[in-house]
Amino acid sequence: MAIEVRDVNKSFGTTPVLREVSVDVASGSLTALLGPSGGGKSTLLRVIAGLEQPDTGTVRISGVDATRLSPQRRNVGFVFQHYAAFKHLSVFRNVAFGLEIRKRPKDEIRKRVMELLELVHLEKMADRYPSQLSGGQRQRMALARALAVEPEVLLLDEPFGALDAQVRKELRTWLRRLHDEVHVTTVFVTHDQEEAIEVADTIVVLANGEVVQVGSPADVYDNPANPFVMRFLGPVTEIGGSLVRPHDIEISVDPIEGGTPATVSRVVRLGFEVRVEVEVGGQEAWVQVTREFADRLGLEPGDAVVVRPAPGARSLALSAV
Ligand SMILES: Nc1ncnc2c1ncn2[C@@H]1O[C@H](COP(=O)(O)OP(=O)(O)OP(=O)(O)O)[C@@H](O)[C@H]1O
Repeated sequence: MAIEVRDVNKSFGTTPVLREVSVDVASGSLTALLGPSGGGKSTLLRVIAGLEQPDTGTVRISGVDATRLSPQRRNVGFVFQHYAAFKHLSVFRNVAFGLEIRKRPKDEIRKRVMELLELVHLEKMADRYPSQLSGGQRQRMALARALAVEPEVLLLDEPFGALDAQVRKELRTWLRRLHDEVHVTTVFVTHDQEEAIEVADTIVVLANGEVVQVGSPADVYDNPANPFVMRFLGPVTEIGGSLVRPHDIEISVDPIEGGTPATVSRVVRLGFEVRVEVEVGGQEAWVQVTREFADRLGLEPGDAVVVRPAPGARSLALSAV
């Protein structure tokens, strides 16, 4: 294991922020800490980095008890949402910084920095200053700088959080590819479930300072531990006292076994997908179908239909909570 967090508790004043948190991060993995705002993600990342001390519990990095080590001695690299670059230094010198203070030979520094700039696709920007880069380019520079000193672990706190949606999407794909090339154990914080699902091999869901579930994106999406995780990971709707994914509901104008009568209240076309809103048992629910399917059924508000969870659909009974 690259990182082993055991029974970590952390309070700020009298407010517990991490409660009995234990997490294993496999060497070479790309792990997302995912959860709602205030759930403790950043605090956990800072505890791993050594920027916060846990009240109780331990952090091991590459088998070494790092709980009391300073951040500098943990061999971790980090990148934050608002990365503070050295404004008066070129991109090249920003990336070279950690190597220069380690007094590495000039040739070696030059070679390594140029390799890294190529890796993050900034080789043509080496002589620019941070103010001459876009937000996305600055975050890529920050990653190159964090990687320069060959950390055992890379910690990213909402690295793309401050960027617009389009750039965020591009950088997600880019981060995944970068990780496939470099394989450095990486933990990143996000509150965006799509980002976690798309980028990570493992998702740790954190809410109210507790680890709620750990698994692959498919695991957490398909087998959520509880209704909270199910709601957080993707769209849900409620039929017959159960929480179901809207694409896991069958809708028909003819009777189907186990179907519940419902009335179409609205049909919303969202490109390829169509969202059919229905009233079922006095409650609003919705069903996600393809455009082609919706056209075939020709659904209109007021139509009588039947709905049921598709055979094999994942559902969680709400009464059990
Ligand atoms: N230095 C601090 N002093 C006091 N309270 C803090 C401190 N840092 C964090 N907190 C509190 O701890 C809780 C968890 O914060 P944390 O930043 O870890 O959550 P998060 O899941 O990363 O949320 P976000 O996505 O909003 O950053 C919050 O209620 C926050 O206000």
